[in-house]
Amino acid sequence: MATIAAASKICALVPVKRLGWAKSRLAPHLTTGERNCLAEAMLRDVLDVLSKVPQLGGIAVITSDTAVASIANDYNAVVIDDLDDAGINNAVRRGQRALAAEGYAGVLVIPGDIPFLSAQEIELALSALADCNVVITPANRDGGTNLLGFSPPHVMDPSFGLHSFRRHLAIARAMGLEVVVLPLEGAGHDIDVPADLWSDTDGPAIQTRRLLARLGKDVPPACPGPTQEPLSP
Ligand SMILES: Nc1nc2c(ncn2[C@@H]2O[C@H](COP(=O)(O)OP(=O)(O)OP(=O)(O)O)[C@@H](O)[C@H]2O)c(=O)[nH]1
Ligand SMILES: O=C(O)[C@H](O)COP(=O)(O)O
Repeated sequence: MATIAAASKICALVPVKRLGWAKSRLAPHLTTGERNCLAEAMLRDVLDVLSKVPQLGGIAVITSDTAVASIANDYNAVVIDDLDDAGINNAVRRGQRALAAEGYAGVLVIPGDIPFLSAQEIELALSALADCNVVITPANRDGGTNLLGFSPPHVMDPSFGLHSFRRHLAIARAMGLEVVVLPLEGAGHDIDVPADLWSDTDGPAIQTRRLLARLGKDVPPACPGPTQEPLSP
């Protein structure tokens, strides 16, 4: 891992699995090459936004993919080696430990597949995290978690996976932590299933929009989205 200047600040932590394995749920709709390009475009959009938030103390990408590491370098992000690729929770725990050791006051976990997030939304999440232990931004549509802030960095273990929003909230409350639920339209839009490709959201997502337009996937068809999950547990 490259050296991170110790700072009493919040560091963004972006977990990214190997591009060749990315977005398997889009396999019925996109070729492996298209999924690879989409994962890269989304990651570039996320890192571009993060690099425009001066309040962030740093940006770290945890990955085992050298191509992802090279993209991270384009945005001056530090790369943490994901030694075993054992899933997002394992990667985030490893990142939390590394960033705690660097002296960061907190960590904001940002998946690489939320290209519609905006700098203003990250600023809101950072402000919220200044006054609590855990910030959770639910996914707009599938009950998942799209931003997860921790202060201090290892105050709680991540529990990403099906219906993770309710679970993260329940774990934090059971631990007696101060939690803020922060719904955000752009950051709440991840791209997991084909319907996510066709639903639009305000937010820059410049590389993602360009790629989807090139692939001819940017026209919203009459397609129902995934089942809506209520926000409260
Ligand atoms: N470093 C690291 N990141 C991961 C791992 N698994 C998932 N991620 C990242 O976590 C974020 C959310 O991942 P998922 O939605 O579970 O996976 P995905 O590749 O985006 O999509 P699916 O293959 O369809 O599940 C993405 O940025 C992934 O690249 C892992 O084992 N290691
Ligand atoms: O907990 C979650 O929301 C997922 O495991 C990680 O994000 P996804 O919605 O991109 O799969």
